Amino acid sequence: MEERPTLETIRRAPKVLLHDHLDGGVRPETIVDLARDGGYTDLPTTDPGSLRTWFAEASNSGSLERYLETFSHTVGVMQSAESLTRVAYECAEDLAKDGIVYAEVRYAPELHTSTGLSLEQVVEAVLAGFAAGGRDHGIRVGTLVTAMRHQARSMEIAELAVRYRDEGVVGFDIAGAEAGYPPTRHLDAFEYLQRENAHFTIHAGEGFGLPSIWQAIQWCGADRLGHGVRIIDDITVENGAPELGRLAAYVRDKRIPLEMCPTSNIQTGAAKSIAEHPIGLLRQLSFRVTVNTDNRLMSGTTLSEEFAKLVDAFGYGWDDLRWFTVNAMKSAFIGFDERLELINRVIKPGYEELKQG
Ligand SMILES: O=c1[nH]cnc2c1ncn2[C@H]1C[C@H](O)[C@@H](CO)O1
Ligand SMILES: [Zn+2]
Repeated sequence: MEERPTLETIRRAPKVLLHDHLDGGVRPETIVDLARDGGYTDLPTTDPGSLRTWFAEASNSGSLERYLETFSHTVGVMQSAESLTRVAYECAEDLAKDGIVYAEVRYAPELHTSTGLSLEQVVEAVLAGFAAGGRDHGIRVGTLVTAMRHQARSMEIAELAVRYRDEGVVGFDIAGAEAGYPPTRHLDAFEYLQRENAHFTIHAGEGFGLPSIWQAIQWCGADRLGHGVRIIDDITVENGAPELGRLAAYVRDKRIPLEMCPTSNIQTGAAKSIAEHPIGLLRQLSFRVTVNTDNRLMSGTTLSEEFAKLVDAFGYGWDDLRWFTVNAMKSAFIGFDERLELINRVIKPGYEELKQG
């Protein structure tokens, strides 16, 4: 009889992470160090343990807008090339230690220029950290450059994504408060990326509902959806029989990947609890669901912990965890050959071994 996955065995499973923010996963010890070195004096506490607790508690507001306020402290200490390289290096190390074999980590270059770095310097500093961290710790990390949806710099950021596409930037994203900032505000950037054959995902269906998902896909041409949880609003279940509306059916038929982040969704109010998270139904209906962390610091989590919570809530076994992982690898923004190689050479044998016990 197959053993139920535990946190300890899940940590050993080869995993793939598509939705993780660089400024949402900084080690508290590093924040304290960088604040001291860079003269940042606004931290709520300089004790790393208390700071960890502070982030998790301050992020539990039930509102995306308030959740996002805590980022001022991580972004505040990531304003030099050295700090960006260090944070990226440590991110690669932390993800590798959690058993992640491939990750796409995103951040908004425009938030890291307040002491004079150019957008290019920001990108290069982050790429240097991931290159070194990836080499030292045996993980492949691609980056996504994010534009803030309430700002007007998406075209510049999209151009960065194209300019650095052969250096490790694998795609583009927009993030920030969703209500009031529809994806079509940035249509020119998305159209440019499509003409350049570049990849992008859009945070949609988290702080706002179906219109945001619809625009992201049908107007902007998103390859993936960041969260996309509210696609559930287009699914009705009557007498146990689920019925998909046209948008939900399109998302499923087209195999559009959903980058789901269970703990983060509870903190921002996009889902009530893990047990009631739409991921359960979406998995049953075979949407292309992937499991992600969003912000490891704010959510006090790791990818292994997200999986372990789902195992507890939905009784998932190794085949389910492998399915989520293969979905994520198939949906990554790197080339088909590389994805296939990781699936066949690393992921499938890794889960087979764990299944045997
Ligand atoms: O879950 C999120 N939704 C929308 N925006 C987010 C989320 N997590 C982080 N962000 C924002 C805050 C960060 O400063 C920015 C770039 O990583 O992206
Ligand atoms: Zn996010």
